[in-house]
Amino acid sequence: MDASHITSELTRVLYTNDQVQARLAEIAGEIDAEYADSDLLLVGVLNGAVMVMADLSRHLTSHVQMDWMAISSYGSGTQSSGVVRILKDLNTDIEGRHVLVVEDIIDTGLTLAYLMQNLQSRKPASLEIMTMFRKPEAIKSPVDVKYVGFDLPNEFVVGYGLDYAGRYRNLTDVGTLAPHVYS
Ligand SMILES: O=P(O)(O)OC[C@H]1O[C@H](OP(=O)(O)OP(=O)(O)O)[C@H](O)[C@@H]1O
Ligand SMILES: Nc1nc2[nH]cnc2c(=O)[nH]1
Repeated sequence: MDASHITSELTRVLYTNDQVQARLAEIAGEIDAEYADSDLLLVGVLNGAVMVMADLSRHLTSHVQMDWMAISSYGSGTQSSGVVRILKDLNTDIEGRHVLVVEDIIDTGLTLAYLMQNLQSRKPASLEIMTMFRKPEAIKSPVDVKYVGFDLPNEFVVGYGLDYAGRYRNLTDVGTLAPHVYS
């Protein structure tokens, strides 16, 4: 059984897994074309980007490498703390590499503003961002995002890697939580 049995805990499904996969296939086509002559390194931001990384990379037809960073910007609640810390750094030296950062969601843009500045200082040949979801605040952020899956309304969502207090990441659809879950 997959995780779809917990779909009843969502008030509203915003994107189904089928919609997510279809959009990822489109984006993968763009990435394949853009990086046809490059040795691309995908950098996933733990924990949320695990699902996007796994699915996006398998929609790609070109060879890619993968590495991971863990960055903390949120506690167990639903608001940004504004505090960004590296919990796990890359294993790869990215100097001279073509790097695509893979995120599940951009909300305030605080996490990526910090991360991009940090990664840029390591002198990659190119540095771009792919995010599955983007919230309205993020559009005001100075961080330039090359590939966006879907724009979301300004609501707290879970599923497809996105958690509430550590749960719901394995929900295949993405949606808003039912009120009884918060209480
Ligand atoms: O644009 P921002 O407002 O900075 O928010 C975006 C960040 O928040 C989420 O991570 P979170 O800190 O919740 O960790 P997680 O990936 O382990 O769930 C998400 O994966 C982004 O990294
Ligand atoms: N789970 C989850 N994490 C986030 N981080 C920033 N925005 C969100 C959101 O809507 N849901």
